[in-house]
Amino acid sequence: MPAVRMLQHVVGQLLLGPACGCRTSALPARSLGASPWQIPANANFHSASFSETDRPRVLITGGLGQLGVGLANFLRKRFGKDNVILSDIRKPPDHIFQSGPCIYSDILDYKNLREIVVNNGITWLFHYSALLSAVGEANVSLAKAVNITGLHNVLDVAVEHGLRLFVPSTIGAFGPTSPRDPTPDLCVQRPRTIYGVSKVHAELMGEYYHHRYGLDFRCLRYPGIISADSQPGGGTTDYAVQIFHDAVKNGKFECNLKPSTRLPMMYIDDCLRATLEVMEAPAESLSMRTYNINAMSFTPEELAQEVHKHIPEFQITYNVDSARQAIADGWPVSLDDSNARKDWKWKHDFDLPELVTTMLNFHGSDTRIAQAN
Ligand SMILES: NC(=O)C1=CN([C@@H]2O[C@H](COP(=O)(O)OP(=O)(O)OC[C@H]3O[C@@H](n4cnc5c(N)ncnc54)[C@H](O)[C@@H]3O)[C@@H](O)[C@H]2O)C=CC1
Ligand SMILES: CC(=O)[C@H](N)C(=O)O
Repeated sequence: MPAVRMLQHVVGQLLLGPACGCRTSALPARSLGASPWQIPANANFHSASFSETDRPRVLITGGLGQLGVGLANFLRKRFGKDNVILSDIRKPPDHIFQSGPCIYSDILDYKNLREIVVNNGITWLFHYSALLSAVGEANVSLAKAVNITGLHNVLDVAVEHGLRLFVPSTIGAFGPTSPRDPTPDLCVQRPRTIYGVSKVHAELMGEYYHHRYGLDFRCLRYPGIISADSQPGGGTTDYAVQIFHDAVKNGKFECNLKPSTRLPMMYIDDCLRATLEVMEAPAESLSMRTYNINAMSFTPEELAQEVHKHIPEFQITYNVDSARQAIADGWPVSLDDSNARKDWKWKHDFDLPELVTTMLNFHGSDTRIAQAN
């Protein structure tokens, strides 16, 4: 037996003990080969290793996309500015660079990722790097690399260093053969995009690492997220963000989905709060590791009608993108999130009217409801 494999075998055997019960705490081969000295004695359940009063040291991957900067701001209010590190392969604009720690990290570079975790004493990792549904279909090989190989790196680093790991999944993890209205947590998942396939893979790998190695993996299936101060990164639900920019700037919007396409959506404040709530939930309250979360569902037509109440001259036209429409047609209409509501008391705050008022206020529109309403 070659020396490295023999070492892995010996360390693996040492870690397999009767106290482990049905869990096996031997770590993945890469972890053992890389740093056997860092394997905690209580590798069964890593999250138990820091007390409730400790502030986590947080790393966000892919943090310069639509959601990451908002997440960093939110977590910094809770845990302190210097305890939350944003990372991405992109160069941050000045105001983000000035607002707190922000570093380069390519999730495809395993050693770089490990170095960041070690050097900064990271305890929680939010893994946001991904190629979304529409851009993923346009570049399948890059989506495979970032969404699958990158995830493997993150999982291995997380288990090796006992991190609590959050990976967002999506409504895109379901497909045309899933029940669509509402879509339960556990049902057929046969998505037809590389994005969806990679997210089902992430859900299953995270849950597997949880059961096999005790990784404290937590995952939410996000609806389409609507944010005011950040641009979406190439998804099918992007229209529901762009409509506000165009309504305020030009008074009109050309939508790339059909008027009747109903999809689950959520305002970013609800999304970020749900993310922190599930990360802070006591492990014993979680009956599962991947939860649906739901807020509202609407069609482009209904969204336009709501915008119209604030901007009476607003006009919407349709120029359907067949690739995006095909993706949307296979996605849920709404998610059944009763498990999240029961286990960790999830509750959304924003429905369609509050969403539209908030978005238009942010964009500086005069949001007086039209007299005619
Ligand atoms: N925005 C939404 O509506 C939804 C988002 N999600 C999930 O939430 C997460 C964040 O989403 P967004 O911020 O919208 O995505 P985004 O597409 O706006 O940002 C993704 C970021 O990943 C970075 N990235 C790409 N390759 C990388 C690499 N090799 N190493 C490190 N970073 C890399 C990109 O530079 C980008 O800043 C994703 O995992 C996405 O699947 C899930 C459902 C809905
Ligand atoms: C719902 C998502 O995951 C994302 N916004 C996309 O449309 O790809």
